[in-house]
Parts: sequence; C-alpha cells; structure tokens
Amino acid sequence: MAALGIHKDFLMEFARLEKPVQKRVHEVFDKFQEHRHAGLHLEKLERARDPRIRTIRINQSMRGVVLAPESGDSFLLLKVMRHDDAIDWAVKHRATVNSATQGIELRNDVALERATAGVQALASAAPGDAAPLFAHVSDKDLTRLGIDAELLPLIRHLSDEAHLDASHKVLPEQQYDVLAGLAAGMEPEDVWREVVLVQLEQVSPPTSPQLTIASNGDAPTPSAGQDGLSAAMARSQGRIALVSGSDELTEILSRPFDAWRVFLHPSQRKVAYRPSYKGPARVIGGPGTGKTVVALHRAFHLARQLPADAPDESILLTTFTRDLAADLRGNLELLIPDAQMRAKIRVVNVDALANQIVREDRGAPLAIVTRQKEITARWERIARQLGVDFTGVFLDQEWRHVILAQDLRSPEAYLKASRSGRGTPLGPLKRAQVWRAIEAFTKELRQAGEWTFLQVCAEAARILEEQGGERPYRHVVIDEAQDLHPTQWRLLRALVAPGPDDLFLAGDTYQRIYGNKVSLRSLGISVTGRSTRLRINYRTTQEILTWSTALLTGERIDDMDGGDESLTGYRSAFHGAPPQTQGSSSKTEELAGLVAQIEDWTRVEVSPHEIGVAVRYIQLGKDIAHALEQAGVPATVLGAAPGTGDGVRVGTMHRMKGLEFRCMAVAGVNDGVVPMRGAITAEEVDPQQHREDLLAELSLLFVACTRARDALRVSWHGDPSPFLNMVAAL
Ligand SMILES: Nc1ncnc2c1ncn2[C@@H]1O[C@H](COP(=O)(O)OP(=O)(O)OP(=O)(O)O)[C@@H](O)[C@H]1O
Repeated sequence: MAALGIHKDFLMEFARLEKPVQKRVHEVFDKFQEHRHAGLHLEKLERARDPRIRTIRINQSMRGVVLAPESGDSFLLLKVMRHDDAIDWAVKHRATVNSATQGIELRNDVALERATAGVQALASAAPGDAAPLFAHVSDKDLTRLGIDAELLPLIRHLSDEAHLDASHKVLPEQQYDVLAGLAAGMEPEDVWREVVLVQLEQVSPPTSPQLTIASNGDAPTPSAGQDGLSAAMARSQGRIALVSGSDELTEILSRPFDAWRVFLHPSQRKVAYRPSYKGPARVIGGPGTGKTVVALHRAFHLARQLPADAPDESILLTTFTRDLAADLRGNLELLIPDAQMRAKIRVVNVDALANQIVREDRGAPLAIVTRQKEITARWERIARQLGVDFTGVFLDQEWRHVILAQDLRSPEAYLKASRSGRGTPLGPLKRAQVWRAIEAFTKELRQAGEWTFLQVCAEAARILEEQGGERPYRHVVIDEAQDLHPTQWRLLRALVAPGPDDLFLAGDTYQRIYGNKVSLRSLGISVTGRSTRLRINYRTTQEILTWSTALLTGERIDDMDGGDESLTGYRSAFHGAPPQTQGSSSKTEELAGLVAQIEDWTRVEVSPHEIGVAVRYIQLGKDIAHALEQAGVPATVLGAAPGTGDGVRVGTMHRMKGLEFRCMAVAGVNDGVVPMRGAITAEEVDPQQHREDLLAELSLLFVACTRARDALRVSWHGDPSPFLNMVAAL
C-alpha cells in the first residue's frame, strides 16, 4: 500500500505559495497511489549526501524535495522551493532515524560539519573556564535520549543556552528538543518521559486526526510488513502527517496555515487523544502552548467515541466569554469538516448557557445587571441605608468570594464559614452586618426582577441539582478554566454525571485576570494524576516569551489543585527580535510613535488586521484608533459600536485574552494605569485582596504581551508602570 507523508515544513512552504503554484503542487501529488506505480518523475542528484532524497518538477521555477527509498512504496514530501534552493537543500541534507524514538529526522550535513569544526577551533584557540552547558549529563544519558555520536563533538563544546539556540538550525529537531529540555534544567529522566517516551507511546496510535480529517475512519497503524520509511513516518507524529488518499491530501492542503489541525506535538496528542480518562482531566501550560488546540482535538476525539445513537449536542465545549466561544466554534469547523459529527458538540460560553437554563425554567427572559460600577454603587447605598461601616467594593467582594463561592444560603452557614483568601478578619457581629447588607442587596434585585451573572449561574446549578436524573451532557470540555468562578464550576459539575471523561479542562493560572480563585477539589473535581503540562510555545518568539515571563518571576501562583504553578521549562519554537520598550513625555508623543511603528510594520507586508494594540482602558483605545485612521491606517476598536471590522485591532487588555497577532503593541503602560489605581483594593481595606488585585493586573499585562507572534512593542507616557521594573534589567 503506497503511503504519503507530508513534512510540516512542506506545508508551511506550501502555505506561502501563490494560488496557481499551489494548484500545480496539488496536481503533482494528487493520486499519488497510482502515480507511484507509474513512476513519479523523481530526479536523483549527483553529490547528494543522501541518495534517497530526490527532487520533482512542480513548474518552471519551483521544485519539490521528496524522500523516496529505493525499495518500498512510501514517500515523504519534505520541501517545496525555488529551483536552485531546492537542489541546494536536497544535496546537503540527509534523513536518519532517531535511535531513541525511531522517528525520522533531517540534518544538514554540510552545516553540521562546519558548525562542529567552528566550535572545536574556537575552543582550542580560547579555552574558557566555565563548565560546558551539558557537563552534568553523561554520554550514556545523552545516547539513551537519542543524541547520536556524530553530534557529541558539537554538543560537548556548547557553552550556554544562547549557544545552543544558535545551533538550533543545524541540529536534528528531536535531538534539539532533548537538549533544550536538559538546558532548561530538566533531569534526564524527565526529558526521557516528556520528550522521548511521549513519542514512543504513539508508535501505534489508536486513531489520529491527521488520518481521519477527511474520512473520519480509523487510522491504518504501521505493521511489520510495511517498509521502514512508512513505519518511521508513523513514529514522527508532530512533524509528519500521513495521508491515506487523494481526498485527505486535498483536505490538508486546503488550509495550510492551520497546521494545528494536523500536526500535534506528541505531548499535545497524548493528552487530546488518550482513549479515556477515569475522571476529570486537564491540560495546563503557559501562553501559546496549544491548550485551546488540545481542547478542540479532545472534543473531536470524544465526538468520535460517542455511540452511534448519541443525540446531537451530547458534548459541551465551553469557555469564559462569548467572543472566545465564537472563536472555538470557528476553529471546530476547521477541525471537523463533517457537519454531522460537529453537531454532536455544542459550543457556548458558560454565562449564556446558565442564562438559557434559568430562562427556560422560568419561561421568561432575565434582566441582568452587567455594569460593575452600578453594582458597587448599589452596595454603597445599601451600606449607607443600613449604617454599616463597609465599602461597596468590600461588600461586593465578600458576596462573590465568600458567600456565592461557597454557596452559603443562611446567616448560620456564613457565621461558620472559612474566609480564607480574605485579608480582614470578621467577628460574629460584623458578619451579621454583612449578611444584612447581602439580604438587602439580593432582595432589591429580586423585587426588580434583576440578576447578576453569578446569581444566574448559581440558580442554573441549583435547578440542575434539584432536577436530578439524567445530566444534559455526556462530556464537558472547558477552555480558559483559570478564570471561572466557583459558582460557574458548580454549574459545570452539575451538567455532566461524574465518571470517565466527564470534564476536561484547559487553563493557565498565570493568565488569571478576573480574580476568581478556586480549589477544584473543594468543588468535587479531582484532577490528581490526570493533569498534563505543555511546555512548547507555538505562538510567541523565545525573546518575547522570556521578556513577558520575567514580568511574573517571583510571583507565587496557585495551580487550582492545592499546589503552586511554575513557569520553568517553557520555551518557544521560534526566535525573533527582542521586545521594544518606549517611553514618551506626553500622550500625543506616545501616540505619534505608535502610529509610526504601525506604519513601519505595514510597510514590511504585515496586514493591518495582523496587528493588535492593547490598552488598559477603552478610551485610550478609541484615541489610538482615531490617530491611526487620521494617518490613513484602518483600525477597529474591539467590542465597540459596529465598525467596518477591518484594520488594526485595538482593544482592552481583557478583550485580548485568547487572541493573537503577528505584531502587538501594548500602549499606555503608565504608572497609575497599569496597575489601574481604581481596580486595586486599598491595602488598609484588605491586604490580601490588595495583593490579589495587583497580581490580576500583572497577569493582564502578561496576557497582553503574550498575544504577540513576531514583534512586541510596549510603550508609556509619563512615568512607566512599576511592573516594568521587573523587565528593565533584561
Ligand atoms: N502543534 C501545533 N502546530 C502548529 N501550531 C500550533 C500547534 N499547537 C498550537 N499551535 C498554534 O499556536 C498558537 C497558540 O495555540 P493556542 O491558542 O491553542 O494556545 P493556548 O495555550 O491556548 O494559548 P493562551 O493560553 O495564550 O491563550 C495558535 O496559533 C495555534 O494554532
């Protein structure tokens, strides 16, 4: 049986080709099963380091590079390039099999030899005092992790991480992954488990999306009878997609930019396509590590596992906001072209779902009080009327973080409740006063027929619990889990019966921006032993990641499960320019500099819609959009009154959550604005809440900065935000 593999690089290069050339590439490889027998015109090259690497004519100027062994029926599309570049690439490269994972790796022999000679010459000319980067790892361990003897002379001379990064291009990718893990401080045993074993475990995956994208059928698994190349291709998931036929080739090539549909990293695939979890499971990881991608694939996997008679919308895929839910819906369409299969998954944000449950129960629409300012003002008025000495902010926080969070329904329950997480102790008398204020506040809402969002969630959970019986969903998949309030968790818990594959969560507590802290265990959701961390960032360059991570260094962040989170070991798959920081003396000057930068970006072929601008408050965003429009650059303010929807996307930092942009500017990062003075509880009111609020503001800046793919610019006018002190030394 002929097998065709597509290397990730091939798809990336294909994506950048003009449409007619793409069409031609498609024609050349379409019906590859028949062609192979008829003999694809694969040309051998003289002087090639690897005689199995051949080229094929696409058109006058472009050639494909293909790995095609002498015997056997399989071939692998490696590159598609301009004629001379393709020949040059093809003669210098060699395909080998990694000794640990048995997957295919590619190496540029010529560059590798040159780099090795270079470091050796340098080391003998100027021997340094410092220990080499991998002095602590034995040859035996390196070999066990798949580092081959040929590479050791180079690796043993690497002096630091920057040196390793500089060698990235000449190292075979799997071996680089191993070395990057060791350089980040991981023990060889951890690298074995997280980098090598995940790959080995997938030698015979039960099913994989790359094989089922078009057919949704089961994947052929490599067997001993197939030739070595096809087995090695199957062991290279994450880099090579196996294609089962012409339809599947068409499907993959139809959306080449969306590589996440096809190429999951083994660590992502392992989580998403695990046949079953005994109970709630979750994926964690820093920004851009593909948590949303994994959540989408998990939903797909669960949909495929449903029994044939399962009704539509048996699975819920949910998240925090309506905008994020809309993004998930769009991406699900890309991942699952089959509309019938897609119909098994309902995508809706938690609040909208809660609203629907309560609305249907009452038979009437609900009036929701959405504006936080109005809610605080009501608390202030009630405190005055009752003559109690609490601020509106304090009462609102006590209601949300203690009473609603623990679902306290009586003054007795509140009197006994733990208030851990709150910084001001409250004796019985004070608690009685708070309870009176809460009764007055909720009574007023009830009489006006009004609700807050959290009340709606609490009510929806209560309705489901009281109904008992069958739960509305078989599986619930949750993205941006770090921001959900305990009330929302109680609703999610009530939506699905406890059992295998009930809940699947994706989240990152470093990105918590709404101050909703939870302990999953206390909510009856135990993920112990079913939590996996992703470490490779696919969005942001290493330079932007290092800079942004420094903002949060030293902060203690919980992991929602009784432990602490850590940012160690994260790394990016790309490199680029370091972030720029720019201070100005006035707002006018800052805006002029920002507009000039955006104009520069658009001059180097970045489309306006690939540029994002994040600000802490919307008015500044409107001013920036206005300044851009005046300079002739189209701009849209996200979430504002309907505009054209084109151009540079300008929005609040909150609104940027979950989005990404090729070039990102974070503007107005001034003292007093970031953190926003009004959003921070005074230390005298509640010292613990004060710290939590500061942390949420810091996370907000972190979220905004990590939306950048290639370029990040952070600017301010007047005094810079004190948060920037943490990165000033970088
Ligand atoms: N295996 C992959 N191959 C190629 N691209 C990937 C892969 N995994 C993720 N990506 C891409 O990386 C980017 C980040 O992915 P995603 O949004 O899922 O990350 P995330 O962890 O949810 O990020 P955040 O927490 O910052 O919102 C997206 O553009 C996604 O398409």
